Order: sequence, then structure tokens, then C-alpha cells
Amino acid sequence: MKPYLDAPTSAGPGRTALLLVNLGTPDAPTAGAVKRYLSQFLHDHRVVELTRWLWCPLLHFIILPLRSPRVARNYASIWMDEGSPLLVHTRNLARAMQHALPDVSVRVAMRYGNPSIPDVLRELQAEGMQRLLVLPLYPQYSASTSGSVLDAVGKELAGWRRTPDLRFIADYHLDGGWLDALEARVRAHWDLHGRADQLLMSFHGLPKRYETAGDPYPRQCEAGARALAGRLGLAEGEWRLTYQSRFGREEWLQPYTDKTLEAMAREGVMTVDVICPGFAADCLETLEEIAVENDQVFRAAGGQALRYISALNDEPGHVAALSALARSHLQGWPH
Ligand SMILES: C=CC1=C(C)c2cc3[nH]c(cc4nc(cc5[nH]c(cc1n2)c(C)c5CCC(=O)O)C(CCC(=O)O)=C4C)c(C)c3C=C
Ligand SMILES: [Fe+2]
Ligand SMILES: [Fe+2]
Repeated sequence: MKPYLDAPTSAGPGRTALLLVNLGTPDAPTAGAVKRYLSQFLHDHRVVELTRWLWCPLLHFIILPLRSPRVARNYASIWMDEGSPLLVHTRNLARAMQHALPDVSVRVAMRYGNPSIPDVLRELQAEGMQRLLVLPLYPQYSASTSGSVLDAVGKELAGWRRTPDLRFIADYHLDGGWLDALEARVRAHWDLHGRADQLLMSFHGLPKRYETAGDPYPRQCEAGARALAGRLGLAEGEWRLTYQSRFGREEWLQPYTDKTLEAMAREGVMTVDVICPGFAADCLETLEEIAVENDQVFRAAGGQALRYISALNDEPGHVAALSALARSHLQGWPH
């Protein structure tokens, strides 16, 4: 009798999983699909910290009906043959990371929409996953993004009898490999197009009161932006940090990207390079809001050209950085 030969091995792909989680996106660039996606997104208490008595009537009767058709047109303008840019780029990144990490099952899930976190976790469970490393694709931690991913993973695992060993990467805002990749991205853009008058680093915004409540997000954006500017040899006055994608009427983190671009153009800045270091993959907020809308804002105020520097997406430097980051968090686990 050979009692141990058929015993399940605790190593090998399928036993250890790396789950890359991005924000999510509609299934199609239509008003209906956008409404479903926005409804799930904007019901998350981590995203909108308002009492539901106040928020739900506003959301259901005003925001979803009015916003969905308009936002669907914006999505249609950037939609790719394979689908929404956010999902396409995130999948390409995961595919490349799977090559770099052959002993781990690399999967993609979206916090809102599809492929959902519960669906992907259940597939991994069926494949015998024993160890799970979760990497939210947000370099800077915010309760509204990374925190919410942890909620969704925990909610699904709460229903499992046998939960996996679990690790979670809360942020990587000063990771050396990630900064190397960003620096190389900007330098490649400069080699191709020359340097603009200024470099603007635009991050997704948050309501100001989230910062007041203790969210470390803005401090992490500032630290990362300063580190990148230092690596690029930029002096004060040659670069700026701003926040984009305001939503609603309350105050968000300042300075605002659109207002800053207007002011810069009026002050005589003719050309600006814009990079969005908080976005691992290109999406509506970079391809449409920055590269199209804010380009119009800048030129309408007298600027000549806004040159958007695309996100790291599945660039080899990004793949190498995130694979090394994952590898460092996998240490001590058998694979
Ligand atoms: C309502 C509040 C919002 C908060 C808080 C918020 C934080 C936040 N979001 C991202 C990253 C992305 N957001 C994207 C789209 C998007 N964001 C909001 C609202 C909040 N975001 C909305 C309503 C939308 C949808 C588009 C719209 O209606 O204007 C995206 C792009 C998704 C895509 O499909 O391309 C990303 C990515 C971060 C990093 C963040 C906090 C730090
Ligand atoms: Fe509701
Ligand atoms: Fe957002």
C-alpha cells in the first residue's frame, strides 16, 4: 500500500491564487448596463458615506436616470472591440503576470459588475485553492476602493466552511518597482514627444470629509507624486498634483484638475503632460475625462496641447513590478 501517493499536494497552480481586483465597469456601453453598474457602485457605503434615507431617493430618482445615458455615451466613445478598456487592460495585465508567476493562479475580478469577486472566488474554490493573495489595483489605499475590496472578499468568505489562508496588499504607493515603471513611462513619453512646459499628476478625487475622517489616500498620493518628481529631476514649479473626477456638490480634495488646467493656461503655460499614477489601467477617467474633456478645458482657456501619458496597463515594467510585489507577499507560502 502507498498511502501518500494519491494524497492531494499542497503545492502547484490552483492551490495558491493571486486575485487582481479593479474597480469595475459596465458590461456594455448602454444606458441600461451603466445604470446597473452605477447602482451597485453607488450603493456601496464605503463609496458614498451618506445616510440612505437621504441618498437613495436622490440616487434612484435623479442621479441614475439622468447620469446613465450621458455616461453611456462617454463609454461608447472609448469602448474597444474586446470591451471596456478597464477590463481589457486589466485582463492583459493578468495574462502577462500569469507568465511571470507560473506557480500561482492569477485571476481578475471587479469590485462592481463582472467578473464579480464572489464568482471568481467560487471558481478558485472549485479548483482547490488553499491560499489567497488579494492585490487591489489601487497603488494608494482608500477606504472607498481597497477597503471596499476587502469587504467584498470577506463577505464572500463569510459563507465558506473552509476559508483559505488570506493575505491582502493594502497599497503600494512607494513601491520601488512601481515607481521605476512610472518613471520609465514618463521618460519614454518625453523621448517621443519632448518635454511639455509642466507635468501634471492627476489622481482620482475623494470627498474632503473622507480625508478629515482619517483616510490616508491624499497623503499617499502626495508621497508618491513627490517621489516620482524627484526621480524625474523635476524642480518645484515644474510639476503639480491635482485631483479629478469630482462627483456631486460637496467639496472634494483640492486642487481640482480641471480648474488647475484652466488657471495654468491663463497663466501662459502652453503645453502640459498629464499622467494619472492612481490608475493601473486606462479607463473612462483617463481616456475620456483627461485625454478628451480636460484637453478641451485646457485649450478653451488658451493652452496649446495637453498630452496624456497612458497608464501602465500591461507594460513589461508594470508586469515586473506587480509580479515582484506579489512574490514578496507570497513569501513563506508553499507554491
Ligand atoms: C461617488 C463617489 C466616488 C468615489 C468616492 C470614488 C472614488 C474612487 N474611484 C476610483 C477609480 C475609478 N472611478 C471610476 C469611475 C467612477 N467613479 C465614480 C464615483 C466615485 N469614485 C463614478 C460615479 C464613476 C463612473 C463614471 C461616472 O459616472 O462618472 C473609474 C473608471 C471605471 C471605468 O469603467 O472605466 C475608476 C478606475 C478611485 C481610485 C477612487 C478613490 C481613490
Ligand atoms: Fe437604494
Ligand atoms: Fe471613481
